[in-house]
Amino acid sequence: MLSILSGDLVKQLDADFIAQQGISSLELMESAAKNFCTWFRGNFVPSEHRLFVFSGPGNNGGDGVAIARLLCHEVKAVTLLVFEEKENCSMDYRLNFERLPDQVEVTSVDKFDFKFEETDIVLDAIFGVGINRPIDGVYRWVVEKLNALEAIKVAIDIPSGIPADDVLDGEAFKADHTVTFQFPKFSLFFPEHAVYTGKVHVVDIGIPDTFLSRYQDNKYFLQAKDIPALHKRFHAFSHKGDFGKIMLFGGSLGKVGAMVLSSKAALRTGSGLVHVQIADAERMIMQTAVPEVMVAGAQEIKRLEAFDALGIGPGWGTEVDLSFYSSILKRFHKPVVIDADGLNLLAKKPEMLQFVPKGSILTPHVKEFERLVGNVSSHKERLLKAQQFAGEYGVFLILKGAFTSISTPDGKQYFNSTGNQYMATAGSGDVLTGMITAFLGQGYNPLQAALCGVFHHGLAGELAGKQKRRGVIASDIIACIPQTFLELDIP
Ligand SMILES: NC(=O)C1=CN([C@@H]2O[C@H](COP(=O)(O)OP(=O)(O)OC[C@H]3O[C@@H](n4cnc5c(N)ncnc54)[C@H](OP(=O)(O)O)[C@@H]3O)[C@@H](O)[C@H]2O)[C@H](O)CC1
Ligand SMILES: [K+]
Repeated sequence: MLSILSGDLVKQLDADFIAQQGISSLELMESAAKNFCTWFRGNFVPSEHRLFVFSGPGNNGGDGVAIARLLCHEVKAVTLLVFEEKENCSMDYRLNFERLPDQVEVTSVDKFDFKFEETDIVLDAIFGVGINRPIDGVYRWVVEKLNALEAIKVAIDIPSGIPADDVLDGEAFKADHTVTFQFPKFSLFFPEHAVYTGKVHVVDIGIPDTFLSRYQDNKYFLQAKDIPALHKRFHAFSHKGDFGKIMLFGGSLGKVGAMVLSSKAALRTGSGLVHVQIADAERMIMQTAVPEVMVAGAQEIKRLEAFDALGIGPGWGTEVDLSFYSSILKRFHKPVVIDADGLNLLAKKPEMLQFVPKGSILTPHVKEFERLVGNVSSHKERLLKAQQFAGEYGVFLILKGAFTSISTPDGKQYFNSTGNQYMATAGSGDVLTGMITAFLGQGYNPLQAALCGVFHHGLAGELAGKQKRRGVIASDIIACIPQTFLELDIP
C-alpha cells in the first residue's frame, strides 16, 4: 500500500533513489514532468488552451519549466512566468531552462499583464514541498492576483503556499486541480485546504513500489489496487452461516429508517443473516421495508455470542438504558461496530469505553468525535487525537469525511481515496455501519473490515454520484454496493 511520506522523507527518498539507481535528479524531474503531461492530455484538449506556467526558484519551478517545454508544441501558446534570475534557481531548474525552445515565451512576473481568457490554463509551479515559510513579497502578490482571476488553475505537486505536513499559515494558490507526485502530501487531506487543492490527482513519477515501500511513515493511501487482497473468497459450497450472522442495535421510535438503511446495506454487502433490535412499535415498518431481516426477540438478545458481529447505534436515540448498552458490550467478546448514538452515549458516559471489546470499530463524524475527545483547533490535531484514541482504547477509529481516515490501535493511519461530496446526506453513515458490520460478520479481521467498508462505501457513493449528483440519497448508495464488487472484480 502506498505510504504517505512527510516532505522531509520525500526529499530523502528522492536523494536515495538517485544515488542508488544511477539516475540523475534531472531524469527524475523529466519523468515527473512527462507523467504530468500524460495527466494533462487526459484531462484537456491541449490545442484548445493557452498555457501560463508560473515557476518558482526551486525544483517545483523546474517541473514547470520542463512541462512548458514538453507541452509547447501541443497547446495554443505557452508563456513561462519567472520570479528570479536563473542564477538564483535550483540546478535542475537551470538545466531545464537552457533546454527551452523558442516556442516558450519567457516573461518576468513583474512585466506580465495578468490578462487571461476563460480557456487559459494557469500552472502553479511556484513552490512545492520545499516551502519553509509563509509566502510574502512578490510571491504573495502573484498568488493573490491569480486567485482573483478567472482561468483554469492547476497546482503542481501542492498548491504553492501550503506546507506538505502542516496547516496553511497565510495565503496559498487556489487550484481547480492539484496533481501531486507519487502520493498525496499529508496536508492535502486537511479540510482547511479544500478550497486551495480543488480535486486531487495522484501521478506516478516512475519510482518503483519496491523502492517506495522501504520508506514508511505510518500513514497510507488506500487505493483500488489494495482492495482485492483484503477480501475473503467464498466457494460454491459456502452457506448462509459462512457469510455471517450479525445483529444491529438502533432504530428508536421515529428513527427506524436508520436501521432500514443499515440492514439493507449489510445484506447488499453479503451478510448471510441480519437481525435487528429495534423499538417494538417499529417492527411492522422494519419487516415491511426489509423482509430479509429478522427482528430480534428476547432469546436472541440473551444469546449474543451466537452472532458473528454487532453493529450498534444507528437511530438508537440517547434515551437508551445505559446498563443495557453496557451489558451488550460486556457480554460480547468479539469486535463490534459503534456509530451515531452508540458513540454519543459513550461520550455521555466515558467510563463505558473500557467495556468496548478490543479491536472494535468506531465510526464518528467530526462532531461525534469531538464529543468523545473535546474540541480541536485543526484537522491535523484531530487526526493526532484519533491516533491517540485508537491506541488508548485498542480500537479502530474511522473519522468520516473527505479522505476518511482509519486509525489503528498500533498507530497507523489509512486515508481513503474514494467518495465525494454527494455522500454528505442523511443516512450515509448508517450505510457504512451496515457494510462494516457485514464484513466483520463474514470473518474479516477488523482492519480488513474497516478498509473494505470505507473503500466500497466511497466507491458506491461515486457510482451513485455519476447518476444523480447532488440528488444522491443513502438508498442510492446502497443500490450501488453490488456494482462495487463488479468494479473491483471481487467474486
Ligand atoms: N519525488 C518527487 O516527488 C519529485 C519532486 N520534484 C519536485 O520538486 C519539488 C520540491 O523541490 P524543492 O526544490 O525541494 O522545493 P520547492 O521547489 O518547493 O522550493 C524550494 C525553494 O523555495 C525557497 N523557499 C521556500 N519557501 C519560500 C518562501 N516562502 N518564499 C520564498 N522562497 C521560499 C527555498 O529556498 P530558501 O533558501 O529561500 O529557503 C528553495 O529555494 C516537489 O514539490 C516537486 O514539485 C522533482 O521534480 C522530482 C522528484
Ligand atoms: K505548486
